[in-house]
Order: sequence, then structure tokens, then C-alpha cells
Amino acid sequence: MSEPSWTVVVPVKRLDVAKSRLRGALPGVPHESLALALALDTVRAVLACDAVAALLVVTDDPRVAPAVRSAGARVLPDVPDAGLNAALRHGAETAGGPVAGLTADLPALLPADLGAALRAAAGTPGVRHFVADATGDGTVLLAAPAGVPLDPRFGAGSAAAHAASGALPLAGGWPTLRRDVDTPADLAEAARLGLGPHTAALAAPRCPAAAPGCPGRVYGAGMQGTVATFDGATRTGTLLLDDGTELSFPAHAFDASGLRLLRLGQRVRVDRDTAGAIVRVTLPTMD
Ligand SMILES: Nc1nc2c(ncn2[C@@H]2O[C@H](COP(=O)(O)OP(=O)(O)OP(=O)(O)O)[C@@H](O)[C@H]2O)c(=O)[nH]1
Ligand SMILES: C=C(OP(=O)(O)O)C(=O)O
Repeated sequence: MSEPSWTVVVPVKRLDVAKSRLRGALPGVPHESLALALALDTVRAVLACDAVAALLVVTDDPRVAPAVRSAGARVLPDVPDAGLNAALRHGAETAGGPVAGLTADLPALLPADLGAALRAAAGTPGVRHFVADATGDGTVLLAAPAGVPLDPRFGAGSAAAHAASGALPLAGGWPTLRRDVDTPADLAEAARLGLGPHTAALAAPRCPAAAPGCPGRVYGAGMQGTVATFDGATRTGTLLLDDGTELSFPAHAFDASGLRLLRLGQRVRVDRDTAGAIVRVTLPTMD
């Protein structure tokens, strides 16, 4: 485990105008509540990441600010209120030290994926690094070492823009980091990876039939699968569920099992809470 050193800057647009391509994705859910849930699940993962020293959320939204503040973030006003890159520059100038800009639409983000990317970004000193989104066109993370301006170029085609500006792409898999959510199809993909509790709480009740691809798909107590990967250092891993989907599990879900390790191929049961968050990965025979 490395020293936490990064300040992460997360810009959050005013909820009434944010995530316009997602409008109506969850019938019956107010759009602002969905946009807020995406941001809160992103923030939750950032704050749980062992490579992160501080989180700055740049926002003027009256619901976002108190919610992220009580989660442990520092809130900065959206100065100069000139879009995403201006907000990121404002946060980065306030930060000092190594700083990373991260989008607020990563509801499946696992702290281990973010931590691995930040550690990789520290690999080439003096250079900015970025992580492209799942399509390869956009950017989810831009990281600058101490003393190097963040110089963000988010927006359409930002992966190419960041590369052209001298930033190096990071090649790790990190599926939960690369899964930004702009459209209903993206939300279904994020659900396949495992939604954070805020988004799952909104999505789950809308999908009682647990249809494949449904954004709210939830595996209830008793869902079984086998261990596909397990990292003893982070206590996280992935499962291959019996319905053929892959599911990442966080450290606290492993810790709740009382087990000392998981073996690849081992059969396990997944317990989730009513909001859909994975609370325990355990042996099928254990209560
Ligand atoms: N503070 C701040 N954040 C912004 C602004 N514009 C975009 N963002 C944030 O930047 C990130 C990436 O933006 P997009 O994915 O394009 O999100 P969006 O503009 O809300 O979504 P669309 O309306 O669908 O384009 C999200 O975390 C947004 O909340 C802005 O003007 N100010
Ligand atoms: C802001 C970006 O795009 P999107 O709207 O696809 O999240 C980006 O990828 O830089």
C-alpha cells in the first residue's frame, strides 16, 4: 500500500442541466436524483481509495455541495463558471502537489481501480497521464505530478486532445474507472460491473424482473458464482456469476466473510443489501 498523495478534483455540473443524455433513463426517478447518485457513488469510491489524500469537488449545485461535504470532500465554488475544464483548472490551482481530475459519472468505480491508475500515473515523473473511457474517445482521469499544470482538455474527443497535449495514455484495464455513464446503455454496462449504493438504490426497484442489461439488476442473497480474480493485497477481486456475468467485489465485502483468502475457481455466494450493494462474498455453506 502506498502513501496517499493525490488530490483528486471532481467537477459536478448543476444537476438540473447535468447528464442531459441520461434524461429518462430510469422511469419514475427524477433526473436530478440520478445525476446526484452518479456523483455520490463516484465521490464515495474516491474517498475510499488509499492513494487519495484529499478530494475537491468543484460545484455550484445546492444539493451536491452539502452531500459531498458530509461524505468528506472539500467543496469549491464553480469558478469562473465557464465549463468543465475551467472548473478543473480552478480545483487544480487550489490543490498543490500531485493532482488528478476525475469525471463525476463513474457509479461503478472501485477504489482499487482508481488507486492502481494513480499509482501507474506516478510511474513517469514530470509527465501528465490520462485514462481514456471505455470507448477510447473520451477521458475519465487526467493526472499531473507536483509542479506540472493539469492543463485539462476534457470534452468531445478528449483522449486524442490529451495525447496531443503531451499526456501519456495509461494502459491498465480498470473497467470500473473507464465506465463513464453518459447514456442509458452506459448505465446498463455500469450495472453489469456493479453499481455503487446510491445509484443502485434508484435503479434496483425499477427492474424487479432482473432482465439482462437492466440497469438495476440486483443479485439477491444466495446468488452464486466462482472466483475469477482475487488480489490479496487489496482484498478485492472479481467473480464469474452463474448467469455468466462478471462482478467486482470491494474489500469490505471480502472482509465481511471472515475468510483469510479466496482461491481462483472457488465457489462463493454473494450477499447484497436492499440497495443492491455487495455486502459479503462468502462460502455457500456459511450463514
Ligand atoms: N463544475 C462543473 N462541472 C462540469 C461542467 N460541465 C461538465 N461538468 C462535469 O464534467 C464531467 C463530465 O461531463 P459530461 O460527461 O459531459 O457531463 P454532462 O455535461 O453533465 O452531460 P451531458 O449533458 O450529457 O453532456 C461531469 O462530472 C460533469 O458534472 C461545468 O460547467 N461545471
Ligand atoms: C467530458 C468528456 O466526455 P463525455 O461527455 O463523453 O463524458 C470527456 O470524455 O472528456
